[in-house]
Amino acid sequence: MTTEVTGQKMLIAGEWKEKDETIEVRDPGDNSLIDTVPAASANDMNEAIEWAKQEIDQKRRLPVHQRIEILNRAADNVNERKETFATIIAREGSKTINEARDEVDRTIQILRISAEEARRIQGETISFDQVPGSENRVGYYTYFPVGIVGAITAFNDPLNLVAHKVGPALASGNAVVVKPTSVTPLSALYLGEALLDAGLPSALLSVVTGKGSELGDPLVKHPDIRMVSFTGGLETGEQITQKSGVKKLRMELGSNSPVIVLNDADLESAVEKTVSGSFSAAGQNCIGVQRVFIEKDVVDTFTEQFVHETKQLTMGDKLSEDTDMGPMISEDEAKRIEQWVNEAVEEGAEILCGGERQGAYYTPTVLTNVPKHSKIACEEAFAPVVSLFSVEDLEEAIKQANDVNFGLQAGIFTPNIDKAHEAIEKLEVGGVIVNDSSDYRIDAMPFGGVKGSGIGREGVRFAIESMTEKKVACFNLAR
Ligand SMILES: NC(=O)C1=CN([C@@H]2O[C@H](COP(=O)(O)OP(=O)(O)OC[C@H]3O[C@@H](n4cnc5c(N)ncnc54)[C@H](O)[C@@H]3O)[C@@H](O)[C@H]2O)C=CC1
Ligand SMILES: O=C(O)[C@H](O)CS(=O)(=O)O
Repeated sequence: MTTEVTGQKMLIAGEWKEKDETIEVRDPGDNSLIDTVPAASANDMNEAIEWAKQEIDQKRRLPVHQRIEILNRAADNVNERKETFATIIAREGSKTINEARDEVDRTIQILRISAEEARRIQGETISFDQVPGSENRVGYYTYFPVGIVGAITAFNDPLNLVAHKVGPALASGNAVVVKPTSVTPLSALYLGEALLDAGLPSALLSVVTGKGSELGDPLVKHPDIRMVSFTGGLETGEQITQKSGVKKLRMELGSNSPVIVLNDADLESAVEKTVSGSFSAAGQNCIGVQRVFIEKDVVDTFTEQFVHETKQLTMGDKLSEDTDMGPMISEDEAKRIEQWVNEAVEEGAEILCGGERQGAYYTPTVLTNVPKHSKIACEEAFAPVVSLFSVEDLEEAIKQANDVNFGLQAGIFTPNIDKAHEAIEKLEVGGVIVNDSSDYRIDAMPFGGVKGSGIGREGVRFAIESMTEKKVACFNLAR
């Protein structure tokens, strides 16, 4: 049996609810209306939190075997509805159908990894007798869930970003209230349906749809939300930190990811992987390649091959299997990046290919001679635009790579293990990928950044760590 979700409804307090006021969900490719979702109010958000609170207060946590069963069944449900999920992702967001299918596969994995990690949430014994006077004490620590996790997600992976919060939250015994972005809310609602159909008690998950701060504020400020797990831009992340008060915060924020190509790199592989990392999801990917630093002896060959490969990419209908790149998330976003590129050109940059906009579509764009201070070099572009820089050596590449207020992931191409190690040590990022671009991730690895890229780590096991607290039990033995 399936519960019903056809848009127009959100999941609150165990019910699919409608509202008179709605938000339109449009396909950014042709602006066609896909569906509407309720524009929830602060009262709706409070209702969702209070409903979860009643359950949490009962202290009847789901036994681990039930969490495992539910998460695995939810993974089965997503798998059975794979094509529906992929089509929703492709239509409401920027991804092509092929990219959307990959995202669904990853969500299935995240749910299954969450089920596995649920059985591994273990404490350990403590040697109290290491302190004089505590010889007659024994004890241990265990992990307990924080209570209710508030999850706020961005548009670029409308399903996966939600799964990365909901899977670990449920695996560790929490309730979770999700506020997906109002731009791509449908994937999150369908995931809610897959979880309820898997037997999840309704108090443990609400998916509340509405506008940014209008709905974000009542969520992050609520005293019963014990942790805010946020994925989105740096500016929004900063606002949330200021408003949320004393509670746990996890922040997956933006980036401006660098890739370094050394003289001894396998250039064919470096070009292929870096082009893919620059333009997947139309460049709207927090670990997407934005800057490439190339050692000067190979810069001409690399540039020529890179531009050649970029020109092979087909842009167009997201639902066609032959399309490599879809539109940006909105025409406004495409206009923003057009302006940033024009600004860079006025400052001396040169467009090697691309640089054209039609509606929300912006052609895959490669820049060179970009001044280091220009916006496109320093800030997060979040667009299909990549800048190539010639560098003297690894030292200069690392210095320039670090010279931004972001640090999520970086890539380096070289067969030289010493140079790779030097990059791993000196790059200010949460992950260094050797012989691949910055755009590599599996869902079981720790994922997150430094500086303006965030606080803490996701990746199922690491998200679980952040969504739990340790509790000590200490017995004073009468002997
Ligand atoms: N580090 C990571 O893992 C990832 C980071 N991102 C980042 O997300 C950004 C793009 O996504 P957008 O959806 O445009 O980001 P955004 O920051 O505009 O919105 C993200 C979410 O925050 C909500 N929101 C907006 N204002 C709020 C407020 N005042 N209080 C609470 N919630 C609020 C939005 O409705 C949405 O759900 C990029 O900067 C990208 O790098 C995206 C995916 C992964
Ligand atoms: O963080 C992002 O923008 C993406 O989530 C990276 S990935 O998880 O799709 O690789």
